[in-house]
Order: sequence, then C-alpha cells, then structure tokens
Amino acid sequence: MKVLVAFDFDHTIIDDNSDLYVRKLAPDGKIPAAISELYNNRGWTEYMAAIFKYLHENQTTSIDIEQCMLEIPFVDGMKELFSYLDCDLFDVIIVSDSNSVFIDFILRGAQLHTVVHTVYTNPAYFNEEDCLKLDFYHTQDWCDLSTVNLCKGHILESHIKNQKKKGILYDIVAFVGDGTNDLCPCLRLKNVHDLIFPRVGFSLIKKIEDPQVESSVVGKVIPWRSGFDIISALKQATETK
Ligand SMILES: Cc1ncc(COP(=O)(O)O)c(C=O)c1O
Ligand SMILES: [Mg+2]
Repeated sequence: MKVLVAFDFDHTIIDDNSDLYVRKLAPDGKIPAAISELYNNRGWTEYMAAIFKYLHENQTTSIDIEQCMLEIPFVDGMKELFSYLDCDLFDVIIVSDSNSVFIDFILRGAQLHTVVHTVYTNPAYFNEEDCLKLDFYHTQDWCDLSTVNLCKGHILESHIKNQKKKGILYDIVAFVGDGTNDLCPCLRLKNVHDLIFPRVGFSLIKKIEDPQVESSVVGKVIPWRSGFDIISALKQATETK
C-alpha cells in the first residue's frame, strides 16, 4: 500500500503566511503603497518580487531573511505528523504558492526536509548582490481557481502521473490545506478513498461546504485543527483500507 500526502505550506505546515511575515523586515515594518498596489488575488509573485527588492535596498540580508523565517511557529502537531509520515507507506510532497527559499529555510531549520519527496513552488534564489529573486512556477491559463503562476491541481495530477510512469501507484491521495488556492487540488481527487483535509476556521473549508461546490467533491472531507487530527485520520484510513 502506498499513500501520497500533499501539503500546502502557509497556514498549513507553518502557522502564518511566510510571504506576509517577511514584511516585518521592512523599515518600520511598512511596505510602500506603490508596492502594495501590485498585490493581486490572481497572483502575488510580482508583489513579492518587489518586496524582496525593497528589502534588499534597505540592507536586509539573506541571513536576516533566514532568521525571520525560522521564527515562524509550526502548526500544532505538524512536526509529529511529519515524523509519523517518515516511512515507506507514505510519500510526502508540498505544493505552495510561497517560494523555494523560504520553504527550504524552514524545512531544514526543523530537520524536516528529508521527509519531503518534492517541493513544488515558485523558484527563488539570492543573486550575487544577496537580493532574493523570484520566478513563476509556471504560467497557466486553464484554471480559474488558481493563481496565474501556480495551479496546485495540475501539479498534483502531474506528480501522480509521473510516479505512475515509475511504477508507483497511490492507493490513497490526501491533500492538506487551508486556503482558496487549495480548492483546485481537492476537486481533482477522484477516488472515494482519497482524503481532503481543510483546516477549520480558514477559507478552504467554506469553499468546500458551499452547496455549489460540495456536489463535485468526491474525496472524504476531514476538517482538522492540528497535525494530531491528521495522524488519527491517516491511521484509520490506512488500517481500514
Ligand atoms: C502573498 C501570499 N503568499 C502566499 C499565499 C499562500 O501560499 P500557500 O500556497 O503556501 O498557502 C497567499 C495566499 O493568499 C498570499 O496572499
Ligand atoms: Mg495556505
């Protein structure tokens, strides 16, 4: 038996939004209006790239950014969940609209990087001047539920297809998330044994419970508050299947 557990990152693994958290490094913690205006619900990569440029212009270093990321708390029970998932039964991936540098700092800081098979996110790097640079994961025009730079559902399906080509078939696929941008992958889970984990009190659960959406949900919906809830549900699902 093999189970794929796909995670969102911000407000799912960590208990904050890494992109919004980093703004505290700006002078007085404030971002100029001209940069704030770049924020768009259909994609925030350009907004974040402008913030990183602004931080660099104000002498923020890669070390400052790393330290800032390491302050962000994990969601209760997430570290325990990752320890539970660290075995052959599970493959763990992350699909996030944050960026590769932030996720790498945080996973390595907690020694969790070895548990994660692949991180799908916007590629980022520090250039020779130590300014954080950011790019789109991909450019998409097929999904209205997703941002223009990252369709989590497409990424999840591609991962499953690529694994199948290597002979790895998943008996259960689980998606753990919190936000509006996590609805697309949840709707692509087409097996009744698949598991949808929307975080209680966040926007994904409201979307899933919307009567117009609910009828297209096939996987079993398990609202969660902590990583411990997810451990219990996965134990039950893998023992009973
Ligand atoms: C600026 C910004 N970054 C990241 C995210 C979400 O990232 P993730 O896909 O890791 O939850 C959001 C969600 O609205 C956002 O506004
Ligand atoms: Mg999120």
